[in-house]
Amino acid sequence: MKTLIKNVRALLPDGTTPLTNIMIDRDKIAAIGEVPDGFRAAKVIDGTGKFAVPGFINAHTHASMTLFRSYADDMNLMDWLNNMIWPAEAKMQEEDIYWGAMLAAVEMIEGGTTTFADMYGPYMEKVAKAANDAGLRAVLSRGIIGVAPDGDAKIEENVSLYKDFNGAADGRITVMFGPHAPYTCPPDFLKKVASTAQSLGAEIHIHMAETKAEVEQIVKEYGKRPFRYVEETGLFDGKGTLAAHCVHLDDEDIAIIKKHAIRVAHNPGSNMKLASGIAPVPRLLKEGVCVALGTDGASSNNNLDMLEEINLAAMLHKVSTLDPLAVPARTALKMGTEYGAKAVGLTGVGKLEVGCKADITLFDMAGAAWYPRNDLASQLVYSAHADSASTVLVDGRVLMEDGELLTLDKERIFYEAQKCAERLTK
Ligand SMILES: N[C@@H](CCSC[C@H]1O[C@@H](n2cnc3c(=O)[nH]cnc32)[C@H](O)[C@@H]1O)C(=O)O
Ligand SMILES: [Zn+2]
Repeated sequence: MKTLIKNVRALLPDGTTPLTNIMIDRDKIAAIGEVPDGFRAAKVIDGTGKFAVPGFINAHTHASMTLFRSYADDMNLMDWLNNMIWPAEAKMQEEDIYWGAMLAAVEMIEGGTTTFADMYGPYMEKVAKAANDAGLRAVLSRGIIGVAPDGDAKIEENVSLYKDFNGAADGRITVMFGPHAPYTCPPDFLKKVASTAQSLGAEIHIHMAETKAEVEQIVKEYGKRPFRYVEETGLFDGKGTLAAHCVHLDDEDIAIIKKHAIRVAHNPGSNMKLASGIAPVPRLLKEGVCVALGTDGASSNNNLDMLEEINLAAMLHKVSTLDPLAVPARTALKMGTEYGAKAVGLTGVGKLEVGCKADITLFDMAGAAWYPRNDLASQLVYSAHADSASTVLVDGRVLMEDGELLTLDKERIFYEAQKCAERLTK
């Protein structure tokens, strides 16, 4: 099917925002510019007054944790995990994982997100079902707590997830392996995850160097910092690694990140809310590291609003370095789109460019925040909000048009998610 988005301002990879037309053929962007004579669109979207950007890519989340939104706020990470979250998660059934992920899908599409990288479990097949039902693109991993008694079984769950879902939903779903973190995965366990993932050619999604306490615990236990500890298990020797957080880094850690071309998912909202710290993003970008953006779970943010995360990335590093030129608007947008695609292991995604997937978000420029029309990329980052998102396409399919969700029954999802949350958190 051919779709034409006509007369739209579009954020192109070179940072320009011309008034143009976007021609879509099935799942890909076929042309940008003048409408070719022979192009007959089955669907025409009027882009007048709209700003088209690549769909946002949430490079690190735990989608079904929407059920725990504001269930446990204002706590430190280990207290939060040990005393509130893990006990509640232990009760989760298939319907919880599914409806939590569906609630995440509503929030992500309404905020202009088209891809999410998820680390969770059990029942990751239900997150795959939710992504498929919603029409989203998803990079899934089974979060594996190695110190738990059933750690080996969770590796097998990740193997099944990979074999059953890598490439599923017309290629919209891919699968990584998700060893949770250095402090929950002992050396031999990480070696087992490494060899299993490498035998399948699968990539890794792991929390790394999130808090000072983590670094201190690993140094105390193994006599080395988290990145060196994990490197020595061989986990970084496979196809590639997506490392979430990377807050507390020294020069040696950054050298390891560069040596293994590890991609970083920066979660400013979560890092601020859990008081984890401020990742050295300007330094990492300067050193050529791929730095993307993630919301983390909706229980440590507490929303899945990628435009907010892009704004936080652009603001936090200016004040933390006292440099008003740190992480400019267009860089923050690339972190939430183009760099996000690379971070989660996807090619041909994350840019408004011919041949790329037609994963596109249109922002409605009707509100005051969009006037006067000055620099639209800057206005998106520094003044607009997610509720300006009006139309979202993934793989060329319209998932939301003029604010109306076309693949999801919002009211049913709210009802079911509320029911699940009440049972889990009573
Ligand atoms: N509890 C389940 C799922 C583990 S996967 C991912 C885990 O990461 C946890 N998590 C969420 N956000 C963070 C974070 O910022 N740092 C560390 N862990 C987190 C989340 O609560 C979940 O327990 C099981 O054991 O099978
Ligand atoms: Zn996380």
